[in-house]
Amino acid sequence: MENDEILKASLLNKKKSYEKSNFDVLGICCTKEVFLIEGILKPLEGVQDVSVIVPSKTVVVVHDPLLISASQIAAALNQVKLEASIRAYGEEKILNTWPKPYIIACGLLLGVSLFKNFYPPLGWFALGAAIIGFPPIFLKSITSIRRLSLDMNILMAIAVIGAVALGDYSEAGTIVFLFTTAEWLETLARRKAASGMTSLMSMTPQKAVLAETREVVDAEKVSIGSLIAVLAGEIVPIDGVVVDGRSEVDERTLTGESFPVPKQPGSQVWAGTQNIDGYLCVRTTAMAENSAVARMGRLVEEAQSSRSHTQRLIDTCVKYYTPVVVVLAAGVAILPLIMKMHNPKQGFLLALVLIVSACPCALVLSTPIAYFCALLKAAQMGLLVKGGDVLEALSQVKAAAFDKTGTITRGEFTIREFHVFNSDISLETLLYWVSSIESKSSHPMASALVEYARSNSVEQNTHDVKEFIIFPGEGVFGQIDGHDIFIGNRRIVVRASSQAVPSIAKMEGVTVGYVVYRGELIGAFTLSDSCRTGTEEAISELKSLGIKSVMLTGDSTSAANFAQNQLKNALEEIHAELLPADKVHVINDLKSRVGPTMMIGDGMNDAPALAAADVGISMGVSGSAVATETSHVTLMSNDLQKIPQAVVLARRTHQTILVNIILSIVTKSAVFCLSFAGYPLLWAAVLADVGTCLLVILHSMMLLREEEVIAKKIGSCGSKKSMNNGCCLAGSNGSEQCSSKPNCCDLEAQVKQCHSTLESNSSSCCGTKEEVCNDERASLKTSYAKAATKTISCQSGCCILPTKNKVLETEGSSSQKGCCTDGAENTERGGCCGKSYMEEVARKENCCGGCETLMEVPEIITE
Ligand SMILES: Nc1ncnc2c1ncn2[C@@H]1O[C@H](COP(=O)(O)OP(=O)(O)OP(=O)(O)O)[C@@H](O)[C@H]1O
Ligand SMILES: [Mg+2]
Ligand SMILES: [Zn+2]
Repeated sequence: MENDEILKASLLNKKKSYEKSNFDVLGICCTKEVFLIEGILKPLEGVQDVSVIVPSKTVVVVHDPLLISASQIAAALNQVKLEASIRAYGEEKILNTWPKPYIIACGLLLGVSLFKNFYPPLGWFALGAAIIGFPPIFLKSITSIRRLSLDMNILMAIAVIGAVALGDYSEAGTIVFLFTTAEWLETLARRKAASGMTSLMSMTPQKAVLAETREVVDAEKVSIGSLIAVLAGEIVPIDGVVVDGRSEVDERTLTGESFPVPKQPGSQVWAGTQNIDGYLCVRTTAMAENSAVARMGRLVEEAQSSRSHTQRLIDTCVKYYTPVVVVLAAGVAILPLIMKMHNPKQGFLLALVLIVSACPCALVLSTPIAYFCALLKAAQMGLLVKGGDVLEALSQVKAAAFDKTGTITRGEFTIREFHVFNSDISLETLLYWVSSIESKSSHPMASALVEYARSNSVEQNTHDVKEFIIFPGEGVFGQIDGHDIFIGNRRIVVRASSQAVPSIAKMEGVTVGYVVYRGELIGAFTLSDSCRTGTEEAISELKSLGIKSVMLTGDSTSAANFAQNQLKNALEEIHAELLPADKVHVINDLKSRVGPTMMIGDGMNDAPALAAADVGISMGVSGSAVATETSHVTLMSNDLQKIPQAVVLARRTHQTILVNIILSIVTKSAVFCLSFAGYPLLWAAVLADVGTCLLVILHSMMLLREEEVIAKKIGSCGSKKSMNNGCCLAGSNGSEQCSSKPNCCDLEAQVKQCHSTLESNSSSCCGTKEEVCNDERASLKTSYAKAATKTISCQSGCCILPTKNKVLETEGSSSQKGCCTDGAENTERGGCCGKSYMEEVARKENCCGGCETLMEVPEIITE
């Protein structure tokens, strides 16, 4: 009904508006059907775009609902027996997991026929089995013949008819049974693989609430810059920036790490993440369809439907290959007849085996299904990977080039000193000039300068800046109140004045900035930045994977060395004072010297290098838009340890594909050899064919559950990751420092710190590691106890997290039950509200209206 209204509304609003509908199409089996479905739907009036996702048996159609409705599209697909049904977007369809009745009947009849040795007439039951299961195969093959394409259904139909013609009924029955059963199993397996995808797509709500009017509207129709309200417990529908309210948000869906991230005005929030405990008013920064999570879903989808290079090759081969096989088989069947050989039946059987073995479905599936699973896995880990080819490149990488500011370091500068050299200019004036000009720059240093001015009670005024120029790798120029000011590094001093750059008695290892006015150096400042936690670990993990890490920075050599010292000299090479173009040179040099190279960066000045590298990785959360656009991979959390994990995943994917291909070729050849050796076993050929398909799918799905392996490969604390983030459950405000994990084990210390100081000062909050590794359990418990005590905002740490937290479950430690007393599992929100609370309350409001109950929690956990 609601849909009708929307339809009417859109009817009134726009003449031509396209809609996207998803269909579950059970009849999809090989990539073959992609052409079939495209052939059916593309010519229909009102259909704008069709994409077919083979692994999940999904078809996505962009169509004009006024010209053709979703049900008409489904009907068109069903005409050719593709078993299509409309899927309400995002809704996971509960599919019947039982085999179709005809499969069961077929199996039963076949079973009975096995007793023909005792009572020969029972042999007819096999024919019955073949007949009962044959119609679906037959109908589908008719459809393909009509479309002049040969596919596996046709091959199977020929095999069945052939077997019946030879009077070999049990063979015919076996083929039908094996084929239909395998198809059913395959559907189950694909469904399983795709369910992760569905949850990725279904995370974002379809509706948004406008903050001003409280009107509920379609998320898709909300324009950029609108104010939307997100209540506690709700999922953020669209990417945006918080303008009002404070809350903690669970970003697990995007970053793969479940811990609440505090949000306040100015913080970025993403669609698909869950607002845990407060009200947020958000100004949208993207259309719903372009939100990060939607893009991520699209990428996984596209990885599926866009055919990679090898795949296209296979597809074109298949076009010629199948007819050739049929002709060849016909030859094999007819030749003995012509030559009047004594056993023409043998030749006929050989021909059938040839036909079945020729089906390339496993081979065709081997690559895309592995990419699909790997990309899905990557998305779950918080890595936005733009396609299967990127994974392939990533698996080959031998060198990693890291940008410094904003990548290795946090990019959150603090001004240490600020000196004015000209006594005619007051500190206030200079700060006013500098901060006004810098307010136009997006460089991390710029915001530090603006902040510093503000802390000295100087407010910048962007409008007074008449001219503004960025000198990449040097700094900026601005004209304010008629004064020409240059701000930047040594290079800018050289550019702007004839004065020699003075050597300032400076603090060691920090960056120095200069201010030049009328060719005169009038000010200088020093700033410092600290390394992200986890960088050192990430680099040593890369090293253990055989990857060489280097630093590329536009900053001074001393600042580069300072960072290198903080990293305990983990980097093998340092290149400093680089202009953007120099970074490209270094990348090209690395490529020729070391091998395939990846570049990790965040800034505008990194974009050319990101594009030049074999794999460009951008820091998604803090990075500039240009960097995100040009990169091949985006890190949704600023967690560099995701990089070695990504490499491991890519390498595993590569292996998986290799094994898939070998598997599909070897089984076929085995059957071939067997039949030429005089054992043309038709059932074995069918089993090899459908069985391999199934194996390829199941094998690829192993990629989805690689978590433990990756964690182990990466170091003893890997699996604890999501836990140490627990540190900030404790409600510090500055978030990121605390949440980034390297100290994977130092839970207790972190929690304590955060509690006592309630301050996000990273270094104090997330100290060093080690000790707690010894007693993980204890620390888990402690952290939950702490989380719970903090929890007056109840559910935040305490409830949502533990239930969904895999780590906890596998660890077998207290998990939600410990945390949330009773019956947690039953409620949607996770444990904490348990049975005793009304469901509405649990869902809508703070799950624990009665937080008091929660206060008992610590006792329970420390049991
Ligand atoms: N807006 C700015 N204000 C002041 N100085 C700037 C500004 N932009 C750039 N600079 C100066 O130019 C130098 C080079 O900048 P660039 O953006 O190329 O590299 P970076 O961000 O410092 O380092 P990295 O390449 O590691 O990210 C900076 O170190 C800084 O000294
Ligand atoms: Mg940078
Ligand atoms: Zn096949």
